[in-house]
Amino acid sequence: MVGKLTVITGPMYSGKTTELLSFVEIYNIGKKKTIVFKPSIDNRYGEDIVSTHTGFKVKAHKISKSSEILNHISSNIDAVFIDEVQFFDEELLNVVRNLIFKGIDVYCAGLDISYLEKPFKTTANLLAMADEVIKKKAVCEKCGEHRATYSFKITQDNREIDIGGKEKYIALCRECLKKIKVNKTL
Ligand SMILES: Nc1ncnc2c1ncn2[C@@H]1O[C@H](COP(=O)(O)OP(=O)(O)O)[C@@H](O)[C@H]1O
Ligand SMILES: Cc1cn([C@H]2C[C@H](O)[C@@H](COP(=O)(O)O)O2)c(=O)[nH]c1=O
Ligand SMILES: [Zn+2]
Repeated sequence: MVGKLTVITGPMYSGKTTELLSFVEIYNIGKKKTIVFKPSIDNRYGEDIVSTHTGFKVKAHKISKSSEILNHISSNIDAVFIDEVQFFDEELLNVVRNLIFKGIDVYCAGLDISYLEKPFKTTANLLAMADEVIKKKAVCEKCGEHRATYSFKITQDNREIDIGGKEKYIALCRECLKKIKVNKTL
């Protein structure tokens, strides 16, 4: 038996973590054994917790290197859930391949592109290997349409990796991003 890989991607606030945790619930209702991982760099909601922007939380293992995931996998695990995959090293692809060949279903959630509109390599690699891709959209915080595919940085900090939420990023659609870039003002 082999497992399958599902990747949930899109901009910030598009519901990636909500969708990931809804899959955790589905497996748990079916009395399947699940395990959740997050990167240690993301300390927004506490050490060992994955949380949605609405505050729904589940316990998670905090990982600083992709290969550490394998140390937590026992023979009875049915499904593995990994949030914020954009922050993991590229070895995650091999780790995930190893898991699905063992018969474990894997669900990954993460940003497709940074605020610089550059693809995150680890997410891009996982998308290439996925059996199923769920591409989410957020509500554009400029025009109010449910078509935002960009995370736009509203601070002057130009680091590509910069943990945060609404105080740093808003979701925008392409139309509104274009207007902002042309007019050079929010
Ligand atoms: N611009 C937005 N568009 C859609 N949802 C938003 C927006 N801003 C805040 N939210 C809230 O964020 C929730 C999604 O949070 P979450 O699943 O953590 O998203 P993600 O993991 O993609 O950042 C939505 O259910 C909604 O309550
Ligand atoms: C766009 C963008 C985001 N980040 C950070 C900001 C947050 O800590 C996470 C994304 O969280 P979410 O669950 O998808 O809302 O990533 C970043 O470091 N760099 C970026 O370009
Ligand atoms: Zn818009």
